[in-house]
This record gives sequence, C-alpha cells and structure tokens, in this order.
Amino acid sequence: MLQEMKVSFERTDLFTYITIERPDKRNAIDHETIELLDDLLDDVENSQKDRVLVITGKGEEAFCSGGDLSVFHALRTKEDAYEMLSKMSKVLYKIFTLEIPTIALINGTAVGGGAELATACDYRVAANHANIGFVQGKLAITTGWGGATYLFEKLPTETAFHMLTTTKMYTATEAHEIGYVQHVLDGKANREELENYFSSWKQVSSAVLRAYKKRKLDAIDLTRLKSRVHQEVTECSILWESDEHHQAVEAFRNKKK
Ligand SMILES: CCC(=O)SCCNC(=O)CCNC(=O)[C@H](O)C(C)(C)COP(=O)(O)OP(=O)(O)OC[C@H]1O[C@@H](n2cnc3c(N)ncnc32)[C@H](O)[C@@H]1OP(=O)(O)O
Repeated sequence: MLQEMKVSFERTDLFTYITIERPDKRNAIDHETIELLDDLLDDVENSQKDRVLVITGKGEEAFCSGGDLSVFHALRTKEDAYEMLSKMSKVLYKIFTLEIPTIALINGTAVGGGAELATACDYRVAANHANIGFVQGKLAITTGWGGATYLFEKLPTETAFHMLTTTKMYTATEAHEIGYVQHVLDGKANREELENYFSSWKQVSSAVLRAYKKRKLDAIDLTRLKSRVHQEVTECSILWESDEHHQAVEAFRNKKK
C-alpha cells in the first residue's frame, strides 16, 4: 500500500511551496507531520536556493485545523503535551526566523494551531472563503505552539488579545480589516493570484530579500521572544492536563459518532 504523503514540497523560480496534504482531516498536524515540516524547514534553512517560502494546505476547505485531535487526545499528562507542543513550537520558531520571506497561503479554514502556524509567517494571504480563529480557549487550553507570542508581535496588543480571548472566527475580510491578513484573494486560482500579488519580488535579488529579512529580525529581541514562547508552551502543557480539556476534545471526537 502506498504511504500517505502528509506534506509536499515544490520549488519554482521564486516560490517554494510546503503543502500539508491531509484534506480528509482538514490538514490537521500529527506527530509525523511535525517531523516532516521540521526536516523540510531545515532543508530550506540550509539551502541558498529558496527565495520565498509559501506554506499552505491541500484543497479548498482548510489551511490547517491545528493539532490532530484523533492522535493528540492520547496525550494525557503535561509532560506528554509539553513534548509535542515544544516540538511544534520549534517548527514555528524556524518559520518565524527563516532568512527569507514567508507567506501563509490561507486556502481555507485556519483554526487553533492552524492559526498559530499562519501567524508565524511574515505574510498572511487568504482566499475570500477562508476563516480564521484561535479556538483553543473552547478546548480549555491556550495557544501552545508560540502563536500568541507571534500574534502580540504582529498586531496591536488589544487586537491580539481580543482575537485570542474571544475565540472568534474571523472571515478573511474581517481578518484583513484588523491587519491580520495582508491580502484577500478571490479564491479561484490562489497560487497564481498570490504569485501575481508578490510579482515585484521577481526584480529583487535573493541577497536583498535575505538582507531585509535579517533587518526585520534584528529589530526583535530573539532571546526574549524564545523565552516568551517557552512560557507559552509550558502554560499550555499545564492546561492540557485538565479534565475540562480532555472532555472538550472528546466532545469533538464524538460529534459525528
Ligand atoms: C495543538 C492545539 C490545537 O491545535 S487545539 C485546536 C484543535 N483544532 C480544533 O479544535 C478544530 C477541530 N475541527 C473543526 O472545528 C472542524 O473540523 C473545522 C476545521 C472547522 C472544519 O469543519 P468542517 O469543514 O465542517 O469539517 P468536519 O468537522 O466535518 O471535519 C472533516 C473531518 O476532519 C476531521 N478533523 C477536522 N479537524 C480535525 C483535527 N484538528 N484533528 C483531527 N481530525 C480533524 C473531522 O473529525 C472529520 O473527520 P471524519 O470525516 O468525521 O472522519
């Protein structure tokens, strides 16, 4: 039997695409997906070939539905949760600190850890039917992959706080209005539209793109950022252990049984 390909990788002249290929699970992230993303990001980090990284999900329904609850429900203790959360937080940190521009192509729903993944990128470009929400609060946990830390870096404090605490689902247009999404696509040919939107980068050399990304990162205290991410992972791990969290996950898993 052919093994399921959970993540794909494609290089074009300007754009390198990493695509989560689990549409049946709304591109949820399990242990193997974390490893694959981590390895591919190492390749991008160590290669001078890539100019711009695009992260997206397969299909039109979801960008990423966060952690795979059909697998992660088995993580019962804070130690188990910490191990998974900390691994994925390293993936997001790699994305955040990558020396080339990164774009989340939000092709559909981005919820929970999916919204965190999009937040780690430099840009968020969303199909007009996409919606985005930090729904973790409904599961009695917080963000645990570093998403809150990155959100507070990118949006005004009160806007980020509102997004996180209300667990509200934002349409692409609403997310654009608050500055979370930089551009809304008409949703027909996402890749082509995205490539047109950023076509001016064709005239800009890799060295220039990399230099500006370094300047962007220079403006941030990365030691402090890392420690804030660590704090976020730790606090989420503690909440993960609660009965309230496990009951909420079971309620989702039993929804259609
Ligand atoms: C690490 C911490 C976190 O990320 S906490 C946040 C975890 N994620 C969530 O709570 C989101 C759970 N999913 C949803 O709310 C919905 O499935 C969303 C994404 C809104 C999509 O809704 P809809 O288009 O109606 O699809 P659906 O619910 O019928 O799902 C289709 C199949 O995909 C599955 N699926 C979805 N999300 C996950 C997930 N995160 N983990 C595991 N499986 C997931 C559903 O169970 C469903 O499977 P099946 O077809 O019933 O077998």
